[in-house]
Amino acid sequence: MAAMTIRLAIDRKVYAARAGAPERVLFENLSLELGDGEVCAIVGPSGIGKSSLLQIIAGLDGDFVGSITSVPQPVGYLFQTPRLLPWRTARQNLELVMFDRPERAGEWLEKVGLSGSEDVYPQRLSLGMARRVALARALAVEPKLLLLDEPFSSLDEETLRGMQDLVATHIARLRSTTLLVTHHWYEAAALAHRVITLDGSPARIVDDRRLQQARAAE
Ligand SMILES: Nc1ncnc2c1ncn2[C@@H]1O[C@H](COP(=O)(O)OP(=O)(O)OP(=O)(O)O)[C@@H](O)[C@H]1O
Repeated sequence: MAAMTIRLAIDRKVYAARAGAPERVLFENLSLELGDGEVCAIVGPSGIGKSSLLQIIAGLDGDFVGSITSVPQPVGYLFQTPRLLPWRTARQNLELVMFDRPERAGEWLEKVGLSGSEDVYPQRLSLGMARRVALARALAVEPKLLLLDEPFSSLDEETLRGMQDLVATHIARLRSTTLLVTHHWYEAAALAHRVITLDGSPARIVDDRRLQQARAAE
């Protein structure tokens, strides 16, 4: 696929009032341009709209006033919660996205340190293990656009470093355009070329800076 810049312009994004929560104007006049292969971290306070922004970019939420150019395919999306299918084992959850090479599902589980747990169902996995299956699923599609929503939470220090290395290697190899939501600057600094900060109500981009040395660029 030819190089693709993603251009997003949100004039207005509103969540309607529901179940006692009042209407919320989430974004107003927010625009973002992401270069092909750019690795961009999104930081900002809890509840500001980081996950919502990923959903809009993924095309899962088209309910806003504004425009977005088509995004590179395939998209790998690691949601904040693992979202594994409970009636499928770890391996079968991966096989679902690897329909043309299901035999590689085991290799992916090995990469995320889960060999031996291939036949385990999600309810028997710890949250950290389930998140690693979900990370493998996002990377295994060889995404051109990779969306990672707090990918390293619920992991111990050593596993976290292993997963960061895996993501960095993968991004460098595939040159995936990547958006990484994180609460930690050290995570942003480890992987991203650029960090944008969301703040305010409605939220806007209050800081947009390029980083000098990102591992993904090595
Ligand atoms: N589908 C929805 N309908 C209505 N309100 C929603 C919906 N999804 C999210 N919100 C609200 O929009 C706001 C932004 O939520 P979002 O999950 O995007 O924030 P976030 O920055 O990712 O938060 P966190 O860092 O805590 O994960 C929150 O106030 C949330 O309650």
